[in-house]
Amino acid sequence: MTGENISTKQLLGTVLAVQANFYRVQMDEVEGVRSSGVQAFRSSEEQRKNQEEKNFSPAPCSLPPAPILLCTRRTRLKKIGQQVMVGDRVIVEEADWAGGRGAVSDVLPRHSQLNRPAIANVNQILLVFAVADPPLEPIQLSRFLIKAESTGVDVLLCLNKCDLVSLEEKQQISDRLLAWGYQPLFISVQNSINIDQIAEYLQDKITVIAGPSGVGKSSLINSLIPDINLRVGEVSGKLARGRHTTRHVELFEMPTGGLLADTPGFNQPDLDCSPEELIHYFPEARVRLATAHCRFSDCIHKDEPDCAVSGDWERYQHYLEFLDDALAHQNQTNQQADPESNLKLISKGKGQSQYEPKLESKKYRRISRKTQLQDLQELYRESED
Ligand SMILES: Nc1nc2c(ncn2[C@@H]2O[C@H](COP(=O)(O)OP(=O)(O)OP(=O)(O)O)[C@@H](O)[C@H]2O)c(=O)[nH]1
Ligand SMILES: [Zn+2]
Repeated sequence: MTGENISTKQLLGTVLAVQANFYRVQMDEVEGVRSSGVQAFRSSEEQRKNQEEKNFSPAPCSLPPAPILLCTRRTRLKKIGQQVMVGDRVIVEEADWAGGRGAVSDVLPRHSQLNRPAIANVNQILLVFAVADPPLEPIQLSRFLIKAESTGVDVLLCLNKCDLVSLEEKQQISDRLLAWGYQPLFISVQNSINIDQIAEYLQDKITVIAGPSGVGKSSLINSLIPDINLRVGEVSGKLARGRHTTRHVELFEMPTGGLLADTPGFNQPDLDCSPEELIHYFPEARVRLATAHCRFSDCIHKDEPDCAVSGDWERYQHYLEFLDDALAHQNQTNQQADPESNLKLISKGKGQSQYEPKLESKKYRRISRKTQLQDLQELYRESED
């Protein structure tokens, strides 16, 4: 990463979208006139500190959008192989404010980088689920949470459609999720409940929104950014969105400050983490591991003796299920790395692993439902293209 010498006169901005060989860059404040990008609308350091303390932050208000320049990338960056990503903080030269053009000359170091969607400097993932319609499926929620935790960025959980359940039901859900280590924010896009609070959480941050289909993500984005024009509840709109965004990632500016990216077509996240790291994506297990140790240093917390993790906590069953996925994924990766081998490495726990012969031919392997479903989805997508 380059960009060590940033002079105060240099123009900085945030890449909102990459279109062919152009970069749409939201520019920071210039000479106290123009508003800034990620750190939008901060006039002083004092204000910044105040707003970081969420409890005392002022209610967000609408502000004029920051200027956007359509930029090329300097040849020097191409030569050194410096990629420019959505979310990147960049130095812009030759700003032509009237013509709306400029050139990206450097990229500042990234503090985070997501791969799917490919966005740099993401501060948090806003995970949206519904309390009902579609029903809240604990294992699905768990899977999304694990996927989100595995990115290393902060996770914010919000539960939409709270208009559909009673206070008691909300309390039950809340208690249950607290035991998982999460404090959900209940919202209703339909009844405008707690939408301002979401806007506050998103202020001055780069947030990626994720969640299963039908929970109200488009509705939420529409209410946060009224002019975004997403088509809510339209089948054609959803398909267009789904296909569109696998190739195209974009950050949208919130009128109250902050940038938001959508992740359509992200219904069943793949858990591709290693079996060893999986446990660390469960906050309730992290607490256990902070106070006790397993007997084996490479314990995978399955059926090893003296394991600090295994036991009586609700999501332990989820852990075991995801562990099987992670082990299967690891085997697959190992086999790909050594396709000639007719042995595969099986983890036996207790710090042991063992080679077993691979099955001779595909006919012995039952096609999993998941694979079948994926095949169907592929076919469906192809027929749509
Ligand atoms: N009762 C209730 N319904 C809501 C609420 N928010 C959204 N809906 C409805 O839920 C349905 C799905 O909303 P969408 O915004 O399309 O959901 P989505 O998460 O974007 O779905 P995908 O596009 O499939 O990813 C729509 O019919 C919305 O009108 C809410 O707060 N309460
Ligand atoms: Zn253990």
